[in-house]
Amino acid sequence: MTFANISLEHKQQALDELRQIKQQFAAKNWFPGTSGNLSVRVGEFDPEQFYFAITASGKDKSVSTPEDFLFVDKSGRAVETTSLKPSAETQIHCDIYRLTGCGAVFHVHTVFNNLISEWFGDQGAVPAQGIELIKAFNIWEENAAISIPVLPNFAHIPSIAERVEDVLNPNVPGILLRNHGIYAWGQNAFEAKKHLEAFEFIFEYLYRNILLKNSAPQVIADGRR
Ligand SMILES: CSC[C@@H](O)[C@@H](O)C(=O)COP(=O)(O)O
Ligand SMILES: [Zn+2]
Repeated sequence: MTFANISLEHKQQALDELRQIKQQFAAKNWFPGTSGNLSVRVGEFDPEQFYFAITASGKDKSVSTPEDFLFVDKSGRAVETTSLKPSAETQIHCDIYRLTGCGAVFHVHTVFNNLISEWFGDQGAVPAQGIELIKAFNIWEENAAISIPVLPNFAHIPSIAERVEDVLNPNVPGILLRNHGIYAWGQNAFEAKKHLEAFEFIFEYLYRNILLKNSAPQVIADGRR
């Protein structure tokens, strides 16, 4: 399969999905300071060759312009003539597609994902158990426990990308970068969005739970319950 073999309709559909999801995430303030990047694969997955549309680097992702996305190949190289630069973190998208065969990869920086990645960073993973939203990862057992990997945040992106394979958990479609943000993925844009929203719910839950547990004895001791 070459890029030219993929139908224009299919390519347009990927761009429409990315545009819509970008607007929805921007409304949640999930792209502060131009952070974050999104991609959706086009055409069949073949580990030897695949293509995806990705956000251009450094753009204000809260606005919509005709120059927000470009198509790249499995190595992250633009496949059409363009002045746009793919996301600085394209290599991480490439490796997640290559290793999982997924259909969409979304990356956002939020205060909750940053704080939780830092809190559990030394452990190398965030433990979560018994939270209903774990079912969004297609894990249905009662009181299920999951472990969300945390990678160190190197300035050199290839150093992050090369570690993805080591920490990838086949049951958990996400990886945190410490004090940076999260990568979440799914079979398609709908599923990647569902997974990302579930991760963010879990991070906020854990953050508030840690605060609650740490403040409760003090409140009780003060007799102000
Ligand atoms: C401006 S802070 C965020 C960036 O350093 C980076 O982490 C990020 O998520 C966005 O980079 P981009 O190249 O626009 O895709
Ligand atoms: Zn980032």
